[in-house]
Amino acid sequence: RFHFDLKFFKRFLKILKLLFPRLKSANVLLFSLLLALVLLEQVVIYFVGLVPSKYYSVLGDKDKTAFRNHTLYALLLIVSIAFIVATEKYVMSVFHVTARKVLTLHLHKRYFHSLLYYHLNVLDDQVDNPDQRITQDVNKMCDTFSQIVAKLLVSPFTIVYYMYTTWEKTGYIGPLCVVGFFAISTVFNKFLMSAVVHLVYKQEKYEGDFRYKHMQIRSNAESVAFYRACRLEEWKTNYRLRKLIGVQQRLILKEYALNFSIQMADYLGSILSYVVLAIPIFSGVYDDLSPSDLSALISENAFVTIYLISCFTRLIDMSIQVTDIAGTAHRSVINRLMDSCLILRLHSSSEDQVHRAFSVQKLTYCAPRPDAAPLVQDLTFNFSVGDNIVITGDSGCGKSSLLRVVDALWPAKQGVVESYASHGHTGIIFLPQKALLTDGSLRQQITYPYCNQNSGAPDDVQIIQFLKDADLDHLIERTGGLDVDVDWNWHDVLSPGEMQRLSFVRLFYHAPPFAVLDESTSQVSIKMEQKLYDICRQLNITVMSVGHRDSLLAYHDLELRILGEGKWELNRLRENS
Ligand SMILES: Nc1ncnc2c1ncn2[C@@H]1O[C@H](COP(=O)(O)OP(=O)(O)OP(=O)(O)O)[C@@H](O)[C@H]1O
Repeated sequence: RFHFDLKFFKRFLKILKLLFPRLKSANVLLFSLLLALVLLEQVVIYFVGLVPSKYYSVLGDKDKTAFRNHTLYALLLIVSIAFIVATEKYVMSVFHVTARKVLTLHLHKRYFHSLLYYHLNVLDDQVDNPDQRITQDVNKMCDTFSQIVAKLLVSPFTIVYYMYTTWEKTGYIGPLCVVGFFAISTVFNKFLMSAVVHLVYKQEKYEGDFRYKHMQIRSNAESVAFYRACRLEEWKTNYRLRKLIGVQQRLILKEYALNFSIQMADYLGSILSYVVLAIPIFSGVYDDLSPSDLSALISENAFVTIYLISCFTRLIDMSIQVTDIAGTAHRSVINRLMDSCLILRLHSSSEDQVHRAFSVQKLTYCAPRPDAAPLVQDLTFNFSVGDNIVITGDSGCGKSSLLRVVDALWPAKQGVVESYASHGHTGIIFLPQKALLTDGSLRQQITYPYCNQNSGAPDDVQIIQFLKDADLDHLIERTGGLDVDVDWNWHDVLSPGEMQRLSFVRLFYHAPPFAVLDESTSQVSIKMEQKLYDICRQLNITVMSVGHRDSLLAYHDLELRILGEGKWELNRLRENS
């Protein structure tokens, strides 16, 4: 549900500005060509519409030569209209694809260049299926836009012209009847349509939920198999399917009534032209015409009136489609992507850049729920070079949440986080709790999240050494080489411990001054854990770790213990290394 408010128009203008950035841009030229084709189509349609009426008169007069000439003329018109419509459709498709590219690239920029993807997917429960909005809705919107906008611009002129022509042939009664008929059928259809529109929206949401459930099974196939949870998963998947089918069935029923009304309007419209012409014929206005001229007039009038009605009907159809576009553009995801100018920004400053990653002062934070109690209150500490910190505490006490707050993924309730280190090899790198692997070659796993090697990055000999240190050199053989683009889902073919070790190889490769490790060694042996932390020290990486194992204390200088109910304590384990 939305309103055509000022904000909507501003947003729509923004979309237009993206699509038509300059007067001489390719899209403006394309659109002008489309407009010209639609205009031409209207002109040719007028002449095509008059072809049957001329046949009535030619055949009525049994005029052979006129018949032959008229047939040639009709063929020429048919070739022209076929050519114009095909070209128009082609230009529309090109415009659709170009518009989709421009808009989606713009949305991607918002989505990926800020932390909006995180917000929309993790924190914002108002937003349903952001992926579907970006991948499908934009496409639908551009498709509709390309199909109707030029026609919509031309339609007022067409309507005025055909109103005038109808008035010429039937007097005021013709246009009046058409407008009256149109008004009644529109009000009636609109009433039936409002229920349909609501259900269409619901159907799309359930469609997305159903697809997401299947995606969940696909991504967690192994875990589901170990649990032998097939029956429950089948039930859950069927539950979503039933919800979707339920809405589809209700939609079909509502569409039944709507279709009945639309068909009635269409067929009534087709006899309306004769009813309208009957009035001047019976009142003797056309008494001086021969029978063949009269049938030609009836045919001509039928075309003009029916076309006028269809112009109105199309206008209504198009206005519904415009509502659709507006609805899509207004949907929370698209709208947030269009409006957002990054809510989160790190406090970065160049001073102290290498010496300190961040400084936390009187920080209070809680989980992002309206009713959530503070996890930690008034926390103050610095993460500086040489001060390796381990964060401990019971499960769910807020350890990972602290990392989210200091990395600005979650807002703080009170206090300040001053961040001095940028993300990357010159600043800080986070190894999240769930090891993240990407698609592509082994090298791409290691250099992630950068595609290109920076100057001074380790060479292949060093990379292989890091892999050996992490007992992962067998991967080179398995993949066929560092650069072989294997078509693997890396999460499915490596063990959790291997994924964690590969994440450390990535960390060694980038060797940033600071690293935050969220339970990054929970799946590897104590011996391997020691080896990995030793290499971090050799590479001068100051770490902040989250973990449950006591063995971790040995590699850190400070322990930040989160005690629950907002309390915490910071203990020095040993003097600064
Ligand atoms: N996206 C979220 N929305 C709302 N609440 C969340 C969200 N993520 C985590 N929480 C809640 O915040 C609290 C702290 O979670 P956090 O992940 O920080 O725990 P943790 O101390 O790291 O636990 P563990 O040792 O089990 O990893 C938990 O109660 C958790 O349920």
